[in-house]
Amino acid sequence: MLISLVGLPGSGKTTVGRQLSRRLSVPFFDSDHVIEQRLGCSIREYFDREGEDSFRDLEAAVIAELTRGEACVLSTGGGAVLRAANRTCLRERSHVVYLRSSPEEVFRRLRHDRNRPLLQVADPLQRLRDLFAQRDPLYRETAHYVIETGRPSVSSLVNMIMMQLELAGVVKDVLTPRQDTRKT
Ligand SMILES: Nc1ncnc2c1ncn2[C@@H]1O[C@H](COP(=O)(O)OP(=O)(O)OP(=O)(O)O)[C@@H](O)[C@H]1O
Ligand SMILES: O=C(O)C1=C[C@@H](O)[C@@H](O)[C@H](O)C1
Ligand SMILES: [Mg+2]
Repeated sequence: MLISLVGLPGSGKTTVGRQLSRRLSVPFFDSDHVIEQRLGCSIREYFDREGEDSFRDLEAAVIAELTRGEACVLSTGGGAVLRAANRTCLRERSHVVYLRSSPEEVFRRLRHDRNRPLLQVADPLQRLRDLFAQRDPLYRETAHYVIETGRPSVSSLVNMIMMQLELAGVVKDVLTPRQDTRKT
């Protein structure tokens, strides 16, 4: 069982993905982190030095590799869906969850962040609105499930994803023994 998470930068893919992997007892991978480990530098530095195209090549190779492997939760970079090959690969080889956040919500979370290269611009909120307009259709096209991230906490989002996966028959017995009083 391979679960991947897609969504805007700051939608919670890494945070939610890590907790989800614990709930499912499977390894967690974040394509951004795998790329940074291989490069030995931050994505931001690499972007500045080599440009976005070169980064996207690396990202596509890492996604192809990770989706060929064992069961895991895979959090993807916010721009992974830009390439058709990544969209196909993710959709065919994994159960894809779109963490759908509004640009305003992401802006509130990330306004002090300096590590997301695409947001280091004069008007990051406008940039997020542009990214959303361009990418929301691509995230939807890639995803099997759409989870709105508006109000819920990270653990509520994990519960919502687990319920969706159970409804779809991907996982069984989502309720923990303590919660599932029917069995006691
Ligand atoms: N549901 C949530 N409620 C409150 N804060 C959240 C929620 N989800 C994520 N966050 C916070 O928002 C910030 C961004 O989250 P995270 O790094 O997981 O996003 P991401 O989707 O992995 O971003 P990127 O695509 O840039 O890697 C973190 O500080 C995280 O703690
Ligand atoms: O939204 C994007 O295009 C990106 C998001 C990050 O996760 C990184 O993958 C990188 O900074 C590019
Ligand atoms: Mg992340």
